[in-house]
Amino acid sequence: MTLLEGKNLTMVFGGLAALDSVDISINKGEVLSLIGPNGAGKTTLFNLLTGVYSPTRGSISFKQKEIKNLKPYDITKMGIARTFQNIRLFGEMSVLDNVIIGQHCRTGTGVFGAIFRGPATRKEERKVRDRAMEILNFVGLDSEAGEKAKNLPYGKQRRLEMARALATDPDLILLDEPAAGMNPQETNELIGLIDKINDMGKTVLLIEHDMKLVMGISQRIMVLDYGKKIADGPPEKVRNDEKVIKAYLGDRAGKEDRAC
Ligand SMILES: Nc1ncnc2c1ncn2[C@@H]1O[C@H](COP(=O)(O)OP(=O)(O)OP(=O)(O)O)[C@@H](O)[C@H]1O
Repeated sequence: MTLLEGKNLTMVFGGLAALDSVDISINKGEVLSLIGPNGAGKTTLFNLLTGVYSPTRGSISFKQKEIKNLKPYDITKMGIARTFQNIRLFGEMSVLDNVIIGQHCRTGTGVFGAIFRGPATRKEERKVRDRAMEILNFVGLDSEAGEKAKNLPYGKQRRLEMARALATDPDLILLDEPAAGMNPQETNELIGLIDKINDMGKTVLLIEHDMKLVMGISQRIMVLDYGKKIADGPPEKVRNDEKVIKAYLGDRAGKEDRAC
């Protein structure tokens, strides 16, 4: 079953098409990786799917509803969560509070209730806190719940970003370079975590440059180059695709700005 479908997606910035007529379809329950050299349009595609930009042309449907003109908050509420290439945590806040904030779009109590804290609010707060602890436990950060987010080592900060995304209770989770800056052990742990997230029924779309990770966990890989889709299929097929090899070999021929 198709969970998300983007058709003819085009995004033009000042005359340059960062994305050019790209179709993307994501099936419920799959792990799909989006790869391509630097500047290929991967993050732009994430930004379209999460409402950061509205596409210049094209349409995006999620659970059969058009979402291309919705704001990021409303898209999150519909069930799409994301993490960022550059970690965006509230560094001065505790690990637990970072996850609690992630649940904001699912909680019923408004600002008024939060100030006057009646019994209903207190009950809701307990529920939110318990749920946040469950999520921290799931990603393996429960023992760090009271730490300031900025004091966590890098790999754990990335896990916390994933915990915060999970706190919005998404059907689809978008991970932007989750293994960036991780050592091999952290990357292996990350592979285990993404598998676990997928096993609990979440659909995963990730941008990643670490080919070992991509080949190891993806059911399907989509490749962008200069804003166009050049391949889409199972890992074995994509790995041997001539256009893909050429796009990546081009890097080794000296185009350092397009490293993968
Ligand atoms: N807000 C913007 N304004 C102008 N140009 C932009 C903007 N965002 C992206 N671009 C341009 O669009 C193209 C695609 O960028 P994008 O960040 O989507 O690529 P990417 O595949 O995610 O690259 P990387 O792997 O380096 O993150 C690039 O040429 C980039 O300079």
